[in-house]
Amino acid sequence: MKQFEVNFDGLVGPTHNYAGLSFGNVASLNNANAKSSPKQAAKQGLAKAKALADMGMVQGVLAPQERPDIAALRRLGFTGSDARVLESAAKQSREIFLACCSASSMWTANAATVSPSADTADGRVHFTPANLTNKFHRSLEPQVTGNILRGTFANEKHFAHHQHLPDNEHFGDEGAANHTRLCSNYGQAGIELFVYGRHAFDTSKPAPKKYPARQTLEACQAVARLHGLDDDGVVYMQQNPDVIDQGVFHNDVIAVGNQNVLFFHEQAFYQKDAGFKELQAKFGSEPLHFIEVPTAEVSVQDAVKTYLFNTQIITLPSGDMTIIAPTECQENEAVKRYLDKLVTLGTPIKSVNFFDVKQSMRNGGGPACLRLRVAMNDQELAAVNQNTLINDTQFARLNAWVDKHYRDELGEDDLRDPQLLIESRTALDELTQILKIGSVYPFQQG
Ligand SMILES: N=C(N)NCCC[C@H](NC(=O)CCC(=O)O)C(=O)O
Repeated sequence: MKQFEVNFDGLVGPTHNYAGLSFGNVASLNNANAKSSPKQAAKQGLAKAKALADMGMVQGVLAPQERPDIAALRRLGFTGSDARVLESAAKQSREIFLACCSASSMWTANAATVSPSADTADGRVHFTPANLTNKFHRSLEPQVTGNILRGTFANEKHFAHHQHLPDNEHFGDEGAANHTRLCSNYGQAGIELFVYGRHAFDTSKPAPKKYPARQTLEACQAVARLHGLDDDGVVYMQQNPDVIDQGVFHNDVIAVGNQNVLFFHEQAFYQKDAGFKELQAKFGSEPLHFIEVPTAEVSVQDAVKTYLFNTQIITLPSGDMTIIAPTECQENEAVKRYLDKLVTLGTPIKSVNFFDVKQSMRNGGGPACLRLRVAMNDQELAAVNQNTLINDTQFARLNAWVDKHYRDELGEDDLRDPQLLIESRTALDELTQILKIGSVYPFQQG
């Protein structure tokens, strides 16, 4: 049986904008109110996805969410026609209005936590959508995320879909952004590393002081239970609270893993020695490559600015690993110097490829934020909705779809335009037909 790691990239939605919604995410706050380009953003994302497909990787896409979220605005008491709901929300509560317009579902690393069949008790691939409770604009996502995942992985024999965890800060869950799987081969049982920012119930434990820790240990444990993971295949580590306070709002901003490699910053983890010892012991006799980047070579600040660790490490068909990095890494002297050195160190990582995903980076989303990893065997891959996989035809169709429906530029005033709502719904309705994922959006459900 063949084994794959498939990357499902989030298609950027037609309302992609910069609203400064994510306290603790430096880029989001710094770019608040800048003009965005939804068309460029969607095309940058598609170009990255296509480039990976061209490298021989299996690559998919996940549909974006319906925004502006009129249903959420109605839940909050805005009434009348859709246009009236938009207008009164924009006038009466700018913050609520902007949150309900965010295209944040593009960062599919936060869509869900995924456990491959080799790790789970019932031998199915398990998905739990992230509840994203820490940010109001992101907490609107899990229900529709679940619909999209069911439309993409629509086969009960191979795929198990759970409801997101209770919508409460005690179970704050940010999905795969705080989860990495280490394994010898994608098809063999691996070690699932869950990284949390704080303990929900035990306040005597360390926690950040300035910025929020979005993920709790209790959420990680609940996901591991739901997925039927064996204790011997799970390790929990805490993110260093000090780096959360320096803008590392998800663990994938400071660490990334692939197969037998864990690439991380010296300051990424709290009590790292004990954690790494447990990881190696559970991994078995084959040595793991712990690639630690010292602060002396790359500061936490530079890591946050360039997203050196929000890179994708992928295994090419040749067996070599390559890093998919944002161009910001090329433009920073210390980070570029480190990457030049990294490929000579004799680790499995042999090359680096740079991509321009600046539209996403300005909201704090690098290459790794834009993708959800799903390790599958060939039977499971055959059970995936094939229309969601990228090949030349689907790439051309999606690019043409973006050209047809997306605006070149978007500012805050455009978001209140009822025409944008009509354009977005028209685009998404057509997308559900291109991807054949069914009526996943509230506006399609009447
Ligand atoms: N690291 C990973 N995996 N994902 C990045 C998510 C970025 C996202 N930014 C935003 O939601 C900003 C939206 C705005 O400000 O308009 C967030 O903070 O949740």
